[in-house]
This record gives sequence, structure tokens and C-alpha cells, in this order.
Amino acid sequence: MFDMGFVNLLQNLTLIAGGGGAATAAIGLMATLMFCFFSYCILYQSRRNERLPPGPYPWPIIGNLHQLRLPIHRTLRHLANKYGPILFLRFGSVPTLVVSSSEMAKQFLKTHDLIFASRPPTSVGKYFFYNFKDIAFAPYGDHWRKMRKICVLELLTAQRIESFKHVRQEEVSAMIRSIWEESESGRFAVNVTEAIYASLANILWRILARKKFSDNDLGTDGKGFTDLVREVSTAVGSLNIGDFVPYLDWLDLQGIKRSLKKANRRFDAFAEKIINDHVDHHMARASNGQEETMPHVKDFVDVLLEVAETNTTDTKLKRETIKALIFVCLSDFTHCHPIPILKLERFEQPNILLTVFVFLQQLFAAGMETSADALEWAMSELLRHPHAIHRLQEEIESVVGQHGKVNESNLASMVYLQCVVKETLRLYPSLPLAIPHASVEAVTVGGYYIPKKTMVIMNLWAIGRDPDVWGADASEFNPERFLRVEEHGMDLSGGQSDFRMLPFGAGRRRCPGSAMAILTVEYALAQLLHTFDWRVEGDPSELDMKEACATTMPRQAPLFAYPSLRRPRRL
Ligand code: HEM
Repeated sequence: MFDMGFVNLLQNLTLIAGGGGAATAAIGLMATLMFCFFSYCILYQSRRNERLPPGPYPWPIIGNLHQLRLPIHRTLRHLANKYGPILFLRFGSVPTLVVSSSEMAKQFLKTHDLIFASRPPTSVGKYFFYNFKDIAFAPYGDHWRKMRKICVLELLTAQRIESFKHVRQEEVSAMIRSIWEESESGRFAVNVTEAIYASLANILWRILARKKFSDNDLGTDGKGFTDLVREVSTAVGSLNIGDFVPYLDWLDLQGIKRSLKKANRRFDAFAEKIINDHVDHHMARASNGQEETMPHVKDFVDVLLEVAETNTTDTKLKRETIKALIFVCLSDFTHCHPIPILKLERFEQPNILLTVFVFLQQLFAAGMETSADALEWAMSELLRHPHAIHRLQEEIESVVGQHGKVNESNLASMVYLQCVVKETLRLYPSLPLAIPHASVEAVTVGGYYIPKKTMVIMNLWAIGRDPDVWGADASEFNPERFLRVEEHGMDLSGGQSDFRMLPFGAGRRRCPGSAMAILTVEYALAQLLHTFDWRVEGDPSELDMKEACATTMPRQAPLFAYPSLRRPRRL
């Protein structure tokens, strides 16, 4: 993510430095350079007085950005090996701290959690997430607290997750069938990566909005959902110069702000369609008297609309209006259409629908790729370690029998499966650099002065592979390590005191979706291995394991493998 952005960034800096002939740009550049130079002098005056953590010396304007290389988490670990587990850098003019050990992570995410619970202001939060109306990019404060509460108490509760059991069952079974069909009964290798991503996207869409969406649901002109996700992903994955060199922000050199605003408009229209669909559905059920007689499983949009109805005074007002309008419409149902209701509502009270939109987008983004990445890495490592596959298959069979189907309730008895998933997340945390934190005030940590508004990057990838904690084989896939007493029963949710690995972060901003993610990954993995034996072309130990550099950390090359049915069965 950062790397692509960095390449763009350097290109753009070179471009404007070249003049381009535009008088405005030239004047802007001169002013900017002078401003940067003086800011730089002032900042480094303070650096001499305070004991900042160690780090390489920054260049004017771009700071240490020129030192970032692909993949960024590896570069940052390399720098940490040289300068220490808290490393001070400057991304443009933004003071940036990289934390690379579990001991230091504990200082930031436990001892001083409150000070580091905010987020740096980025253009993604501003232009795509409706000026930080989301949860993941929102600064610490009232809005974030409200969003977090809705997430934890309404959307991602154990009960709610359980209520979508049938969705996971149906979609994982559909994935298994499609893998078998695509391989033409095991004769051809299948694209396991593609199958996993499609299945997890279907699961998440059904949890969020009741139905799966295809490209055509967004647009039939080839500008469908995939295109939108790609557009946003590119914008999110680009390092916006303006975020780090604020004096250049107004120039929008890479066109990122334009692109985010455009993507936001397209997503907004799509999300509105989803809401319309929910109002339609609700009205149809109400008119048939089904709301009382046939309760249905509520998806996240249902829950959010309900929360909006009951939560606060202003949202209540809006829901009352909706109810009144629905009532009016119901009194003459045949002549009513829900869309005008929503148009009117949006006009009157944009905040509630906005919250729903933002939640939809963000939970999809946060939940889909992360879980899919974990599953594809687990499959990749297992394919390289046949003894681990064998042990896992034996365990699954001992719990469900040869012909039985895996049930989510069986997972608690599958200890080795849990070890495999933990080991995968240790080596391949889906967000290798978490989501940047920001300090809300100056503080001293580990004897070093950390200025206010410092961006803090947790190198979760480096923490999970620290040989001081995990031993000389820290970079090896060895699920058995989690059977040892010290690691057995290790809780990954980040809400406890164990900081040896942090795939879901820790403290106030830890991932609220960890339980759902682990359940989905364990269940899908168990089904994939209980149904099929797997092999790859050539020597499994030679399987390409390079990671791609995106917002998350997927495989660089898709995983292809041959499935063969373990027992004759109907799929
Ligand atoms: C294997 C799967 C997943 C991994 C490895 C993962 C990891 C993470 C990490 C590292 C963070 C940042 C923590 C920090 O800032 O310190 C995060 C935040 C977040 N995750 Fe996940 N996640 C996963 C799945 C999910 C799922 C399934 C959902 C919900 C559907 C979800 C929702 C979120 C949200 C909303 C945040 C922002 C929290 C905040 O800023 O308060 N994640 N996740």
C-alpha cells in the first residue's frame, strides 16, 4: 500500500519540481519549500532538546519516505533491527514511530493506550468515509465511541454471529461444490484464492445486507462492484502526498482526493439501493403481517436502522418520520413506493443513512479481505507441510467421523485446527502494519519523548516473527508450538495481557471482528480439508510464498491446487 503510493509520490515530486510551466504551481512550490524549510528548522530544534527515539536522519520535505522499500513491513523491520524496537521516522512532515517488539507494543497499547487511541487524519477518512464518520479511521472521541459501541454491542455480538451460522454453512458448501466442479472432478488445478475470496465476500454480503451482490447490481456498463472496489482500493492504497506534506495538499498531485470523492459518490448510490431494498422488504413484510408472525434473521442493515430508531434524539426524530411515512404508505400500500421516503429522509437527516453506508463499506472492507487472506495463507502453509494436513485431517475425522459434516459446534474440540489458524495469523497478520494510531498528547515512553500528533505504526508482522520471543524458528510454520503449555489457550483478541502476537491489534482500537473472523476461517478450513486431499504442481516445499503489497497482505500469486475427494460423498 505505502509502497505504490511512495512511487507515485516520488514521481509527483519530481514532476512538480520540474516546473511544468504553470505559474501557480511554481509559486506554490516556492512558498511550500520555504515553509517546509522553516518548519524543518523549528522541528529539529525541538529534536535537539528532547530525546526522541532513534532513527535515520530525515531529508527536508520528504523526511524518510525515500527509505521505504517494498514490502514495507520488511523494510521497517530491517530499520528496527538497526535502530531498535521504537524507531523514529518522518513521513513528510509527520513524525512517525514504528513499534516492532511485543514489549514496546504493550507500552503503547496498554500502559498508554488512551494517549495512542486516536488515528492520524488521512484523506481516505476525509473524502471516502464522509469526513471521518466511520469507525476505523475516525479520531478518538464521541463519534468513534458511539460507532464502536454499535459495533461491539449490536453487530458483532456472539449471539448475532451465531445467528448467521446457516449463511456460513451454505456459502462454504457452495464453495466446496464449485471447487469440485471447476476442477472437473479433480482433473485440473483450481484457483483456490479466487474460490476463497468469492465465498467470503458472499458470506459477508449476506451478513451485512441479506443478499449477495454481483457486478451488475452496481452498474451494467462494466463499472460494477469489482471496479468500484478496485478504484477505492487503489486510492486507499496510495500514499497521498497531501497527508504527509500538508502544504502540497491543495494541489492534489496524485488526483487521490478527486478519485476518493468520485468513488464515494458511486458507493453512496449503491448503498442507497441497499437501504431502499431493506425498506421495500420491511414494508412488504409489514403489509403481509409477517413482522410479528414470522421473525427473520436481522442483517446488519436491519440492525443499524433499528439502532438509529432508538439511540439518540436526533436519530429518533428521523426514524419517527420514516415510521410516519411508512404508516402513510401502508395505509395505501399499492400506491406507495419506498424510494421517495428515503430521498426525503436523506435530505432531512443525512447522518443516519450515512452511518449505515459507512458501516457497510467499512465492515465489508475490514472483514472480507482480512479473513480471506488468513484462509489462503493457512491453505498455502498446509500444502507445504503435508504432515500438518495429515494431522489436521485426522483430528477433524476423530471429531466428526469419516462421513459426517463439520459443524461450527465441533470447532471447539479441534485443538490442532486452532493451532494452525493461530500459527497462520502469527506469520501472516492480515494487516501487517495494523491501522496507524496517533498520539493525542506528548508523552515519554521507554525514556523517549513522543511528540503530540505522532503517527504510530505497529509492525504486527515483525512482532509475530520476533526470534527473541518465538525462538530461532520464529519464521517457520510450526502449529505444534501452540500445543506447548505457555502458548496453549493463548487469546488473540487483543483484549488481554498477552502481547507476544497481535494479529488483531490490542487496546481500545483492537479489532472488534476477531471472533467472527476466527470462526469463519476455522470453519472454512476444516471443511476444505475434511472434504478434499490437496496437492500442488511440483515440489510443495517450493511453493511461491511471496506476499503482495496491498492494504492487506494477500499472496502475490494466486494459489492453485488439485483437489481430490477424500471419501465418496455427495457435495
Ligand atoms: C483475520 C481477520 C482479521 C484481522 C487479522 C483483523 C485485524 C485487524 C487489525 C490489526 C485492526 C487494527 C487494530 C489497531 O488499530 O490497532 C483491525 C481493526 C478493525 N477491524 Fe479487523 N481484522 C479481521 C477481521 C475483521 C472482521 C471480520 C471485521 C468485521 C466484520 C473487522 C472489523 C474491524 C474494524 C471495524 C476495525 C476498526 C476498529 C477501530 O478502529 O476501533 N475485522 N482489524
